[in-house]
Amino acid sequence: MTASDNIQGRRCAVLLVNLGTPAAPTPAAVRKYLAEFLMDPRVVEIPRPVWWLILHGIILRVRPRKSAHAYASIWTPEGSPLLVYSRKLTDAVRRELAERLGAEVVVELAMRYGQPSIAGQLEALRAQGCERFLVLPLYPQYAASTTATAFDAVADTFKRWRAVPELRFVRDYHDHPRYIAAVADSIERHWREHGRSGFLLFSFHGLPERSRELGDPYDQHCQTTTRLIVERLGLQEGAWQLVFQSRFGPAKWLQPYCVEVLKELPSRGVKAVDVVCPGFAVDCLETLEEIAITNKEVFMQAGGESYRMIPALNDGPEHAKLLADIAMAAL
Ligand SMILES: C=CC1=C(C)c2cc3[nH]c(cc4nc(cc5[nH]c(cc1n2)c(C)c5CCC(=O)O)C(CCC(=O)O)=C4C)c(C)c3C=C
Ligand SMILES: [Fe+2]
Ligand SMILES: [Fe+2]
Repeated sequence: MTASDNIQGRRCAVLLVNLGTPAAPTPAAVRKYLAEFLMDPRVVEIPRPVWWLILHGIILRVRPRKSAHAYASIWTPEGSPLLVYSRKLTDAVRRELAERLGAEVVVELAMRYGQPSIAGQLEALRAQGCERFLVLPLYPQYAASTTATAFDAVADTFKRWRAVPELRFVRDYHDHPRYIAAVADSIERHWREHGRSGFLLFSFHGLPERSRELGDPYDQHCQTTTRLIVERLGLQEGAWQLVFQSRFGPAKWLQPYCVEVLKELPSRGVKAVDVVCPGFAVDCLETLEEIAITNKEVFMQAGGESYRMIPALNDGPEHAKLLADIAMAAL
């Protein structure tokens, strides 16, 4: 990329993509968000007519109120943490790339559900004259329900364009050395500042067991990420465990379940834990509410004495450097 971020004469843009979040912590806004999210056939793989009836007949009558309450407990004056951190991270990546290249670089953020949408952002970048795109979903581990659906949204947008642009798509970065180092360093920094519990729980967002059977490498990616961080930190067997959180619905999901492990840890003699969530690029409902509030209560009620969540990489300098490395390599 030279003076005005051109490669081979073509103007480049980097589009970071995250999941999306409700526009407000209210039942109406959460219902709108969940209706879009949970109707995505990449997310819930149940035949549409049946699923539509379950979603609109049951889930969207109950869940929005419950989830809105959870969102309200973590909402900030600037908005939903997922969006606020993702925006700050985007700004940090833009600054990092500009510094490396000595020129302005187009770096924008899109959300798979809600706003700013992938289609809207791609259209705006095209209007600015961008002809070469790097789409970088903020999911270190690959799952069809997150990464592939971001790709679908990009492809759906290009279907409406006569001139399809050049496209690079980052599929995953679960074992990228700089990602592993960034997470490991964030854990060590947390231990230096707050003390070390002696037991580290690695909690990743869950996924239906069926997605694994159908071929998602997600759980393998989570295992590899965890093993690499464990090796880098030099943790002993028995001083850490990998779990999956945020189970949704009655089906079997990847195991062990985070809450079940937290309930039994005190009886195994583990009364102090640190929890890290390497799969979440930025803090959001699933870390700030589920891990830091709800699951903490579960652990304390089961006899736990100390429980700390280690923040996500968020908009920290190491995160911006990691994503800039990935962007440079892909462009
Ligand atoms: C069938 C349901 C779901 C699948 C499959 C799923 C996979 C999945 N999700 C993330 C990351 C995030 N999920 C978040 C929230 C969230 N996830 C689901 C359901 C599934 N996720 C729901 C219903 C919700 C909404 C909140 C609620 O009502 O409980 C979030 C946080 C969003 C926010 O606004 O902060 C993230 C991030 C991954 C990585 C993943 C597959 C690996
Ligand atoms: Fe989710
Ligand atoms: Fe959750």
